[in-house]
Amino acid sequence: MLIDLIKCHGSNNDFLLIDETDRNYKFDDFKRRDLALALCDRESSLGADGILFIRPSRVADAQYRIFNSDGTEASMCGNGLRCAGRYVCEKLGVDEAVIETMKANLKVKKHEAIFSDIPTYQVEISPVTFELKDLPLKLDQETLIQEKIPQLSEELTFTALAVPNPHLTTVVSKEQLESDLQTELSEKVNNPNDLFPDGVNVSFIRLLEKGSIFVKTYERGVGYTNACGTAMSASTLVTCLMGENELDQPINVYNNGGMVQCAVHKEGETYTIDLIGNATFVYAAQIDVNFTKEGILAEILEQEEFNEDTLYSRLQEHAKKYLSQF
Ligand SMILES: N[C@@H](CCC[C@H](N)C(=O)O)C(=O)O
Repeated sequence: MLIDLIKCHGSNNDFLLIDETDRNYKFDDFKRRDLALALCDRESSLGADGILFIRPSRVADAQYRIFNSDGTEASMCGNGLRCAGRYVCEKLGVDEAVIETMKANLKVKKHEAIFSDIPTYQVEISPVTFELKDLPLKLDQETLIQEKIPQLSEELTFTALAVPNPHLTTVVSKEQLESDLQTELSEKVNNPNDLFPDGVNVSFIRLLEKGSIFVKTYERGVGYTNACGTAMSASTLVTCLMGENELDQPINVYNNGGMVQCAVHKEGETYTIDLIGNATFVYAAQIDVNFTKEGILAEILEQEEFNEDTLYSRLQEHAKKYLSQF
């Protein structure tokens, strides 16, 4: 079967975007899982952190679903939503759209370039909840905000939140960030364990200066990625709760793949977050996929470059230079 796809990234968190809207691919969820496992494999000719499936929606301009590279489906993906948002807006010839995700219909809109002329999109990250049952995190309390989890670490203080995919965040020092702590902790909570039955995205946050943070994330279902949009959004909110950053202000969030901006808003008791950053298209390809008993065999038939990555590398250089001060 022939499949058309776009390789894209947000902060070098990379995806294969497959539009099911106009094509009769007839994928069921087993096929979507198998495609994620096969095509995201870094040893294969494609490789990615996940697949974004664009689908028709009855309630929004389009629906999108995100499958992690291990074949599990996530409720949301912020970097992926910027790419999906750009794809849908360009396809419909509009600057704003609403995308149906697993738990909410979210606004996406074209934004002025965050750096040079890089295609930039702003997406809504919502709903946000601190209730442990929503992650889920099995502790005998309702929320966990700036508290220790002795079963996990004697030294770190955590905040747990769902945006709506689950995140465990902690503010760390440079030494803690460069240590093995994050790997040990992330592997513990993403293998069968009593605390996080569904696993969790684990972020280490470094406060750089007012208005700037660095976030490194071990993603559930993937492992370390260059960046995780929902994690950067969740982490920015945590730094606002701690009084380190201000509500309604764009905060620069540096990551191993570049930089985005996040702005946290509060209305009553409800938080929403704007995630603003690149939506870079790398290449369009047509692949020939064979579903066999032994697994999926995929071959790239055609590949056309978008040539957007040269421009994006300028943002990466800028981020690297900025980070070298800390
Ligand atoms: N990279 C994403 C999040 C992808 C889903 C995550 N691995 C999960 O399972 O929750 C992002 O940019 O938000």
